[in-house]
Amino acid sequence: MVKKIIILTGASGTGKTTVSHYLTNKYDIPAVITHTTRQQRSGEQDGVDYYFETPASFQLNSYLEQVNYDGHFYGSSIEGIQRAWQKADLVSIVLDTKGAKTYVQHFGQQAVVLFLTLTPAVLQRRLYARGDQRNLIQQRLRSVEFQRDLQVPAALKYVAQVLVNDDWNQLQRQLDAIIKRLQ
Ligand SMILES: Nc1ncnc2c1ncn2[C@@H]1O[C@H](COP(=O)(O)OP(=O)(O)OP(=O)(O)O)[C@@H](O)[C@H]1O
Ligand SMILES: Nc1nc2c(ncn2[C@@H]2O[C@H](COP(=O)(O)O)[C@@H](O)[C@H]2O)c(=O)[nH]1
Repeated sequence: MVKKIIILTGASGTGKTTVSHYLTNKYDIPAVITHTTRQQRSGEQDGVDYYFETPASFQLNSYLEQVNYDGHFYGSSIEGIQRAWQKADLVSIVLDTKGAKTYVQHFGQQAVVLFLTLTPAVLQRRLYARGDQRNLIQQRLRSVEFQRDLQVPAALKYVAQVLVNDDWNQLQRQLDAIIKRLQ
């Protein structure tokens, strides 16, 4: 089978990580672990959810792409993708839309882009319910990156499948159909 990578993209809080966990738990689709300098959230584990880095240690890795999102660095390495592809031909990664564009340029047809979206008021409620610090949520909601990622970028318009995550059961059915086509 040709190796493929599912790119889960969209604004913060739209459910990218939730979908990534679902794909791993139900379909054994490994997630590529990326690097970040942001503060660890409660419940997150180093080496599982992210490789948590200091600004100095972040610079020591070599990245396929890296971005600054809401004042913190995030990056994904080729080694990380290769590690996931050693486990399975179909893997997933969670990226902002800037990273998603880079992946489409780099991987072409191997990249399957899923853009997640939902009703804005519900999105805000979910971010607060996730338990992050209120000041950090407010800062994130105001960030240019968050605002940018609410819409599908022009470069991904004809590439990305748009999935609405207002209702988990409905989204799950759509994901199941997508995975059936890919496997
Ligand atoms: N369909 C759903 N119904 C109810 N809650 C949901 C649904 N999908 C996700 N959530 C919840 O919404 C919150 C945000 O989801 P998640 O962390 O997966 O988003 P994300 O896009 O990965 O965010 P970020 O980019 O900030 O990491 C989580 O608390 C998650 O449990
Ligand atoms: N371009 C990249 N984007 C990434 C990477 N790892 C995560 N992300 C995206 O950053 C924001 C913020 O994430 P959060 O965990 O702090 O909420 C979100 O959109 C992620 O999808 C990466 O390596 N490259």
